[in-house]
Amino acid sequence: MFLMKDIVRDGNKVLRQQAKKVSFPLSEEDKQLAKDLMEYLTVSQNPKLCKKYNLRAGVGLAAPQVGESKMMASVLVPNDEDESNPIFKDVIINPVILSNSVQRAALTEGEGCLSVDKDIPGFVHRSARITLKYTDVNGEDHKVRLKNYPAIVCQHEIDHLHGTLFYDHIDSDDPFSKRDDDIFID
Ligand SMILES: O=CN(O)CCNC(=O)c1cccc(Cl)c1Cl
Ligand code: NI
Repeated sequence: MFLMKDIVRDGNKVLRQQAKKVSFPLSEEDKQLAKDLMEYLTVSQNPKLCKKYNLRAGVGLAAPQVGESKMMASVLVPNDEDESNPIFKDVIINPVILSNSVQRAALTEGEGCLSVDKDIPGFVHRSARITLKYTDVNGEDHKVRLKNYPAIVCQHEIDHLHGTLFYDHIDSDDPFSKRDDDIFID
C-alpha cells in the first residue's frame, strides 16, 4: 500500500517527464501498480483509515507520483449521496483526450496535488467537457464523455502523465481571472 513517504514531490524530474505508454497484456507488475493506485484513493477517502495511515485524501493518483513513469492513473470521484456508486471509478491506462470543449471550467476552491506540498491559490482553468479514450486493466477500450468534476480530475491526472502540474495553469498575473462563459464547480 502506498503511504505519503512513497509520493514523489515537486522538484523530482519524474514529475516533469513524458510518461511511457503501457503495453498489453499488462505485466504482473503493472497489474499490481493499478491495484495500488486505486487502493490509495479508497483508503484515503475513508476518514478513519486516512487518519490511521496519515494520508492526504485524493480523488486521483498518477503513476509518476509514485515514481513510475508510466501512462496509468487511478480516478475515484465519489458520489456524496451514495458512497457505493461513485461518479467515476477506474484506472485509466494510455488515456487520450480525443476532443475538448472551448468552454472552460475550474473548481471554485482551486486544486491541490499530493506532489505539491504547498497550497497554491488560483483558478485552474480546464476544459469543461472532454471526450476521453483509455484502456482499463482488463485491456478493454473505453471512450467516455465527461463533464464537471470527473472531467476536471481526469485532466489533472492526464496532465501528470505529460509532466504538467496544476499550478502551471494558474495565471500568475491574476490567479483568479475569469471569462464570462467560464463554469465554476463547487
Ligand atoms: O494527482 C492527484 N493528486 O495529486 C491527488 C491529490 N489531489 C486531488 O485529489 C485533487 C484535489 C483537487 C482537485 C483535483 Cl483535480 C484533484 Cl486531482
Ligand atoms: Ni496531482
